[in-house]
Amino acid sequence: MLHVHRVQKSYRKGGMLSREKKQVLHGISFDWMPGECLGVIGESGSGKSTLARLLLGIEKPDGGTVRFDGRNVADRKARLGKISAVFQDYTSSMNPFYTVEKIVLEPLTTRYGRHFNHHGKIDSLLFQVGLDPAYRVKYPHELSGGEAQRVCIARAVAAEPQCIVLDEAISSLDGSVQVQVLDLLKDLRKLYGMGYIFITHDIEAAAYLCDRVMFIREGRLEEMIGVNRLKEVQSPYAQHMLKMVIR
Ligand SMILES: Nc1ncnc2c1ncn2[C@@H]1O[C@H](COP(=O)(O)OP(=O)(O)OP(=O)(O)O)[C@@H](O)[C@H]1O
Repeated sequence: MLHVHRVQKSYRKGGMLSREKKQVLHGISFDWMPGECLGVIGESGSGKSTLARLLLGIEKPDGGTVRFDGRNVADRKARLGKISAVFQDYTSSMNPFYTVEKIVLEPLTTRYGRHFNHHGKIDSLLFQVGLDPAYRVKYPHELSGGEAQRVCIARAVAAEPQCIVLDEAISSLDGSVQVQVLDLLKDLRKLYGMGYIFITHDIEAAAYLCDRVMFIREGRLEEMIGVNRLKEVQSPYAQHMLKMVIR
């Protein structure tokens, strides 16, 4: 279980030398249950990516804690093999000098060591994300956006983590490719039994994929609700976001 307790985060407003700070997250608390797909919805600047970085242990909160199975995610060992990520910017999240094979292999060697016998594993991962084995030898610049994001998903799935944090992972893709990737995520969830934290400004995509969604506004948790009860949201902010998609 991922337990997020009253996390706070602020950044300096005008660069490193500025004393003025802007509080981006104001004491957010929630639990993510194993196998669950939890959507995090908010408008641009609401603090979604900041929250993602705290969940992944990339940054530390100023206050509060993020624990995975009782251990602080700031400890690398607490995260290893348990939580991974797919980001919006698939091009910069892959090493341009690595082949697809090396990119997908990386989390496996990190987890199991260099002598891990990966024979067949890469092909099966590529197959699961809908890519031909011939893609093993390609470099990131030789891939389309949809293919590149599939490689990032294969990499995130490789070590079979309990939870994948997807931060605007489909936002840069074309509409039809977005649906393909959402369907792929659904299939992989069934196959591996893993769960997701799906961070997005796209309420429709969240409703398609998730079991529960939480609305974040200006760094505060406004509301949390099951997707099947989405139309019953109470907070004016969530109602407003919902109205924008239901016409
Ligand atoms: N490293 C940083 N230094 C200074 N300010 C930051 C930093 N990271 C984020 N911020 C600020 O924190 C606020 C929230 O940013 P964040 O990227 O978390 O929002 P978001 O909801 O993910 O937005 P978007 O959907 O546009 O990506 C913004 O005002 C942003 O400028």
